[in-house]
Amino acid sequence: MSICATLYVQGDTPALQGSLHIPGSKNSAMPLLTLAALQTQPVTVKQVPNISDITHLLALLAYAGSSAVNQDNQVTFKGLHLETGPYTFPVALSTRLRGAIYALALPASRGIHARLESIGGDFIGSRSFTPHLRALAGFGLHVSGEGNAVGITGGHPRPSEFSIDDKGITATSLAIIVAASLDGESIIKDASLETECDDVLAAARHFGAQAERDGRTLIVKGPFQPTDTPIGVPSDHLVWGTFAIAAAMTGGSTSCEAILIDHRFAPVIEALRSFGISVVRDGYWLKTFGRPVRPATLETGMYPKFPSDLLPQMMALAVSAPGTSVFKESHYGSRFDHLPGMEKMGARISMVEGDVHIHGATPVTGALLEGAGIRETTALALLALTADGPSVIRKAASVARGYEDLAQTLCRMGATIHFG
Ligand SMILES: CC(=O)N[C@H]1[C@@H](OP(=O)(O)OP(=O)(O)OC[C@H]2O[C@@H](n3ccc(=O)[nH]c3=O)[C@H](O)[C@@H]2O)O[C@H](CO)[C@@H](O)[C@@H]1O
Ligand SMILES: C=C(OP(=O)(O)O)C(=O)O
Repeated sequence: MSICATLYVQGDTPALQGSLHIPGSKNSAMPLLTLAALQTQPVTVKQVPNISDITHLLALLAYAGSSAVNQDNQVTFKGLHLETGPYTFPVALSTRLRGAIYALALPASRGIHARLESIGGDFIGSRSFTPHLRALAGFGLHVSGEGNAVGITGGHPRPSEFSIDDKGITATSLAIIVAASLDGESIIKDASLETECDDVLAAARHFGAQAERDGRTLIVKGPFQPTDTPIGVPSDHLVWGTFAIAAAMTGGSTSCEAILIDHRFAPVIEALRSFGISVVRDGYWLKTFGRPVRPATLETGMYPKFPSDLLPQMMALAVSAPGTSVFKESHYGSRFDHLPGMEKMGARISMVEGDVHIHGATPVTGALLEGAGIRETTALALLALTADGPSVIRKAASVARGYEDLAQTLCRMGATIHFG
């Protein structure tokens, strides 16, 4: 996959309209692929998004002994063949994605020494690896962690009971995956409530383990049982939300198959409605239409709170909403790299006790901008669509980590935007 770094956005976009294809969720696909990679028999994962994080994770999993064929949104693993190690994963891969941490599940399941240097992902505040170390040490593995490096230095994995104290996705998912690979019952306390972790529990059951949630306590009993039934990745509520926001900012509409919409979409739907945007079920379709007609207040946090990964895009929406919208970024404390670019376009933003206040119904003009993380860059692109005149967003390659076809989909909906 070639990654072009500059995004060219023509402003003055007409009302965007489209029937949306919703790909599988990036943050669910990665732990599901890891569970599949641990199986000793061939297994297939369907609805895998065609994004760079998946390409890089598959390369890391192959490095640890689980190679796969990735074609047409379908990944078929050939069956795990772990060597005795130790594994030092290539930095050129690990530095590309936060999800690199999942590759450690393969050596961890057998107590093989392994090390990941420079784990990448978006640079957002102080993203800790402490819960990830607990996800490994909790099972009796000896671990080391400095900065963005995590290593397994010894020990033998065994079922266990421990507190992971996690509010993200990757540490809790890693713990579920390791627990499901072991013969016996593990109890993981203070686990994350993010919906992606429930997808991992469901996938662990698919692969023959027992895996249940009782609030923030997870009970997982391995080992796996062989199955050749394919497993699918649930639809990405963040991708759907992004296109619904783009349509609303231009007074347009979207539709998608309602069957794809499950509980994880609920906080996003609620947020769109709080701006006065219509989200309605019409037979087999879920439709969105209308411009934002009032300001809203949103706070991020673990499900069922609003997902941090859609807050920057919602901030772009607020620029076109009348009144002052208030955003509290409680998960990361701050995730505001897109705000200088939004201000450069003319958005009126003030910080009040750590909250972002966006004073909306403000006309914006095209500008030369710099991207940052996946969602921050996307937020700038959305705002640029509504600007008077064209914008150029440099350093926009991160978009390809999380969106299969952001520019192509927006073009199909009526925008003029392309990578170059
Ligand atoms: C690959 C993947 O799945 N990435 C998602 C995952 O990241 P991931 O699971 O890696 O979680 P984070 O990086 O957000 O947090 C990791 C841990 O550090 C803690 N923490 C985080 C930030 C901070 O400023 N201080 C702090 O202590 C968190 O509570 C968590 O326990 O979950 C996040 C929250 O849903 C999402 O935004 C990311 O898109
Ligand atoms: C922050 C994100 O991803 P990552 O954790 O992989 O950097 C994201 O998907 O918005």
